[in-house]
Amino acid sequence: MVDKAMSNIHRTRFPLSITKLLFFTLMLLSLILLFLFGSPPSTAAWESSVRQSATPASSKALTVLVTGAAGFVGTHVSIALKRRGDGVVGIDNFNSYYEASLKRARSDLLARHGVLVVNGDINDASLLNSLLEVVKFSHVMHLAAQAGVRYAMINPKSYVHSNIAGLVSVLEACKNANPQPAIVWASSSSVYGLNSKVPFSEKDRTDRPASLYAATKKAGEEIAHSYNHIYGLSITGLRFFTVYGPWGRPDMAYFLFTKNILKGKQVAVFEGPNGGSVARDFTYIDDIVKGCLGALDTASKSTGSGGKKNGPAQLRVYNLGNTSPVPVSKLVSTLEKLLKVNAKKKVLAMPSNGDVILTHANITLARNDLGYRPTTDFETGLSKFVHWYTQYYSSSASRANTV
Ligand SMILES: O=C(O)[C@H]1O[C@H](OP(=O)(O)OP(=O)(O)OC[C@H]2O[C@@H](n3ccc(=O)[nH]c3=O)[C@H](O)[C@@H]2O)[C@H](O)[C@@H](O)[C@H]1O
Repeated sequence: MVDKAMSNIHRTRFPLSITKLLFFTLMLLSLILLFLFGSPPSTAAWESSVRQSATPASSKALTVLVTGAAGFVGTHVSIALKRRGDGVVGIDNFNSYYEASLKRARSDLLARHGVLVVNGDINDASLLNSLLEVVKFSHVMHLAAQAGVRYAMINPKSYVHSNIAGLVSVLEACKNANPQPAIVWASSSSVYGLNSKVPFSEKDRTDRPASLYAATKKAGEEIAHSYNHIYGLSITGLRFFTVYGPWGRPDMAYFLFTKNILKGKQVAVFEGPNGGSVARDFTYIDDIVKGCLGALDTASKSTGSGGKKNGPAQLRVYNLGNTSPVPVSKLVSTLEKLLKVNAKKKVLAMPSNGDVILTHANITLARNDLGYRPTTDFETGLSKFVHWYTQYYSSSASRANTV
């Protein structure tokens, strides 16, 4: 009986100890794997990678925090700064307004250039404060925004979140920093709204926005005024005119048309009243980058400290355009020529969803103060975009399916 009982015990205990052994082995393995690949970086490691990315090549170089660094303009500006020896740290929330894979690819490109992009939102005050504590940034290039004129009717709150609350969050962090950085930020040609006097000059009216997007950018300019007035922040707003080029934004017409023409899909070409053309002062990304660097290089220091103003500070706003508007019909015919494919065009009356008929920049002020001189004509710029587009989307079949 005892023997039988013992053998029963052995029969039941043996599988139990195997299970326990397996369980503990798996636990140990998971811990090792977590330690090797999945452990969150320690604060010290994070700070050290931020500092490394922010280290300039010389003591005279700038140290710039770029918001929206994985965005179109943010990527190009960050690379240009890094290339000339400035220290650069990026921040981006990698939101899903358009394909996140493109933002990841831009971020990988930045990493190859030695620029760290912190994954975070500009509305995260404690993250911004930490970044400004870890590094004494000389400048903040604020490019994070909810872009797109027509999408504002679909998701209006995202514009308030990024372009108003987000801007205030950045300015709050900068106002509290010691020393306060100088700020250069992206406004928009859309602030001219219903202004019909061309070319658009910085002196023209900007109190009749045609879209919520434009209204949030105009509000941003007024918010900038108040932070400059109260806290002594040096602030420069740049009114970008329909920026295009490699690594661009898939929601924009030149990008969307390229995709649709190649796929044999219809493109909607908007026209103005009485069949008139709709035109944009399309501006090539490399020219915009030069304007951004010019604005950073000529920005005066902020005057405040400890959240208090110690004297008047610089407050500027500039048009960054190309000065030669191109009709949307010309955009389509140029793409047809470059892609060697006829577009399936559908001409539609411009919907009343925030669009304006014409944009045209007067750039005298930017030329005089920033040395801004755009040099890329539309066909050259568009052919560079098409070259990039075909390379980028042919390098991976899976990418093509996600466009
Ligand atoms: O300068 C700016 O501040 C803004 O520039 C850009 O806005 P827009 O100039 O409106 O560019 P984009 O959408 O490419 O439309 C281009 C043209 O194609 C026409 N258009 C558009 C779509 C379409 O299906 N058909 C069409 O004819 C359309 O009517 C327009 O005439 C940025 O997106 C915006 O974030 C902001 O930065």
